[in-house]
Order: sequence, then structure tokens, then C-alpha cells
Amino acid sequence: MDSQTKAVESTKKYLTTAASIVASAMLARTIVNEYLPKELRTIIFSAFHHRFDWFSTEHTIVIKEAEDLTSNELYDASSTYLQTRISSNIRRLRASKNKEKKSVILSLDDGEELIDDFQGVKYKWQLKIPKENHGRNNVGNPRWDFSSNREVRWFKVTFHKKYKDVTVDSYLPHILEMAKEIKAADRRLKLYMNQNESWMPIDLQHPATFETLAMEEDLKKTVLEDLTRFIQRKEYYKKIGKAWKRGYLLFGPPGTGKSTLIGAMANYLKFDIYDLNLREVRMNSGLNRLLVGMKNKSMLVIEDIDCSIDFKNRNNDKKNESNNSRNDEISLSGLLNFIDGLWSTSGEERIIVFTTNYKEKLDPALLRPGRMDMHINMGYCGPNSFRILVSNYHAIDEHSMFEEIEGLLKEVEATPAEVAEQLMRSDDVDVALEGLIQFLHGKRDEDQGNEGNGEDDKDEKLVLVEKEERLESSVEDQ
Ligand SMILES: Nc1ncnc2c1ncn2[C@@H]1O[C@H](COP(=O)(O)OP(=O)(O)OP(=O)(O)O)[C@@H](O)[C@H]1O
Ligand SMILES: [Mg+2]
Repeated sequence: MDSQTKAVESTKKYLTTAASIVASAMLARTIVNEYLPKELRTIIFSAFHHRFDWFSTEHTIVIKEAEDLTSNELYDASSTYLQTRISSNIRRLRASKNKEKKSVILSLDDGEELIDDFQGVKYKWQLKIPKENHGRNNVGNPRWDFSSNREVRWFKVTFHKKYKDVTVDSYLPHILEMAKEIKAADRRLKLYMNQNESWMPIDLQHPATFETLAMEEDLKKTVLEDLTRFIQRKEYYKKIGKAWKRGYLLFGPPGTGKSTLIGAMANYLKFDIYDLNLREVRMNSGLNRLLVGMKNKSMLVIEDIDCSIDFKNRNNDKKNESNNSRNDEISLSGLLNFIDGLWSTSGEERIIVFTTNYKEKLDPALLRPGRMDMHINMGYCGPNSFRILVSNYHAIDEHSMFEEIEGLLKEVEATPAEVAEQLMRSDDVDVALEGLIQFLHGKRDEDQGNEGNGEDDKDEKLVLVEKEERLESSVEDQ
């Protein structure tokens, strides 16, 4: 064989090998595309590294900070999850602290490796932080995030290729789930208020808890059980095809603890509060925007619903339209429709709370069964509530003056706020209780002076509960 034939032969051999490498690469790519579930494919960047060695036993997944201008949930989750996996053998870490967090956070630094173990599988994690690249034209740069105007960070996770299914089906979902739990346990609650049709958040620092809330025992128990049941019923709501939401109407005179109960509910559920001031919203479209902008696990609160806006009665909407130049103006029907319609298709775990001092003034459409699941009467201070208040303010559960006070509270309509105010007047419990007795005597005399001026709902210390039981049995019947 002369040297020319030899060269031809070796070129042929080389080309055949190259062709088979390309063919295997294409086949492998097809397999990856087939096996990766669609949902995960959309949130992870599963393209293999440029110089990936198809014959190695390693498999790599890249998780970018942002994909197509939207932030990547899996990146955030991985970042949160890995912070709990930091071990002492990592040489270089980053440390940070922000207002949201209670303590210093340690996380991976650029290029450092972290080994995680999941169900016996070893995963090697690396964070890649791009170098600053000033002034470059980044059109077409796959790692450029135009919303933050910087190149995105990414995690590279490497593992044995035989665990690809375990990784996609179990490990990555596990990370998403764990991150959710870590964030829920760690986060500070927010109070959002609407301004110019958008939500302005501040830290919610409401100290109220169900323990310190003065409320009749049975009623408190009913509300607590209802909330607990609600958050455990994701599957139930899915099954009946209803929005996963629950509505509470709190009514009672000023100072009976409606806002306090809202704080206690938020703290108990760890839900953010969206305090909607309807006076700030003029159009249905603005309301729509606000409602869509609410996060899951949150409470929509509309206080003083009777006077916060001059609602037109649902049935009168048509008639009223002629008086209004804009038929996009907010109406009660708009509010109810948005809440019912919008949330049945989007979002989960929402609580709606309306408060009013005058239940009888409300539009009947709002009181209809199914609108507000529970009507809670925040009544005047009874003996039970008094015991809770006195234990809050003076840490005692017995006193010789209790009997007289409890007797008076059965006769006199005093709000928990009034009783609390008397109890706070002195650090000396005897003085405070004496003051409360004087106050209650004064009120009783006043009431006797006004006697015969109409009855109200003093005895209505019961909850009107539109229970789900009926719905439940109808589901089971099917
Ligand atoms: N049920 C209660 N338990 C404990 N504290 C209460 C209760 N009710 C009132 N208070 C005390 O009185 C203050 C005022 O109560 P709160 O604002 O909850 O009343 P409200 O029913 O929301 O009144 P309004 O109708 O005026 O909004 C609270 O800050 C709290 O200190
Ligand atoms: Mg209030």
C-alpha cells in the first residue's frame, strides 16, 4: 500500500468513527427529549454541556436563574435547598443577611462543589457565576437576562447517568417541595395595602394569636377547626371542582376584636394579608388587576364592607348603568364575580374576610349561602373573654373580684376593647380590677337610663355556619 492509499484509508476510518459518534449523540439526545417530562423540561435547561462526553457515565443538568425572561422556580428552590446542605468541607462560601431573614445565610460560592446524597445517589452541585462583561452586545446570548440586565447564574448538577429518571421524577420535585417548606417556616408575614391599583407591602407585625384572643371558647374552637380543615383540603376542593378558598364575614360593634381575629388568623395560617381599600379602586379592571396580583396562601381582607364603598345592589346594576357614565365602575357584583370566577381557575389557598359593624346593612347577595362560608359574630365581652384578657394583661387566673365582674358582664354590654383599656390602666391588678368594676357600674347605670330603647342582638353569641357537610355528602353520593 502506497502512502496515498494509506492516507485515504485512514481518512475513511476517521470519517466512519466521526459519523458514528454523531449518530450516537443524536440518538442520546432523542432519548433525553423523550424521557424528560414536559413540565420539568420547561423549567430546567436540560441541554447538555458543549463538550459533554457521551461515553462518560456522568449526566449533567443545568439549572439557569432565568429562562426566557422569567425567573426559574427550580433555580430559586435549589438555592434555598442547598443552603441547608452546606457542609464544613466546602472551602469557600458566601455569607449574607437581609431584612427578611433572621440569621446569616451561607451559600455556595462560584465554582465550589457541594456533594448531596438523595436516596443513596450522589449529586455534585456547582454554582456558576458569570464574570462581569461590560458593554458587550448580548443579543442572542442564551445566558443574558434582559430583565435584570446581567448574565444569569446557573447551577450545574452532575450525577451517574443511570439515575436520570430518579433525578427528574423524584430528586428535583423533592427539592421544590423542601424549598417550599423551608421558606414557609422562615418567612415573615407581609401586609399589603393597595395604592394606585398596585399592592404595597410592609412587614406584618400583628401580635395577635388565638391564645390571647378574647372570644367565647366554643366559637374560637369552631373557627380554629374550620381553618385547620380548610388548609388540609387541597384534594377535596380539587375533587369538587371548587376554588380552594374560604370566606369569613366578621361582624360586631367597634372594639370587639374583628381586626384582632384577622391578625390571629394570619399568624396561625402563616398567610400574608392583602388589606383591600375599595375607596382606592374605582374600576372593575383595577380590582381585577389587584386580585390577580395576590399570591397563594394569602388573605384578602375588606374591612367595613358596609361603608367602604357605596355598592349598588346586584339586581340594580342594570338600572344604575344609565346613571353612570362608565359601566366599568366597581360594583358588588363585580367584586363577587371576580372572587368566584377568577379564583376558581387560578390560585389556591385563599381566605377572604369581610368585616362590618352592621351586618343588617349589607347587600343580601353577600349574605347568601355559599358567598361567605362562615358568619362570625364578634360579640361583647362575656366572662370567658374577660378571663382571657385579664390573663393577657395581668397573668392571673383567679381573683376575689372576678365574681362581681363576671356578674356585671352578663348585664352590661362592654366590648373587649373597653375591658382591655380598663385592665391596662394600672400595673396593680387590684387597682385595675377596681377601675373595671367602676366602669361597668357606670355603663350599667347609663343603660338603665336608656332602657326600652330597642333590643339588639346581644344574645346572638352563636355562629351561623354554612357548613360544607352537605357538599361533602353530595360528592360522596356520586
Ligand atoms: N376579642 C379581643 N381579644 C383581644 N383583644 C381585643 C379583642 N377585641 C378588642 N381587643 C383589643 O381592642 C383593640 C381594638 O380591637 P379591634 O381593632 O380588633 O376591634 P374591631 O372589632 O376591629 O373594631 P372596629 O370595628 O372599630 O374595626 C385591639 O387592639 C385589642 O387590644
Ligand atoms: Mg377593625
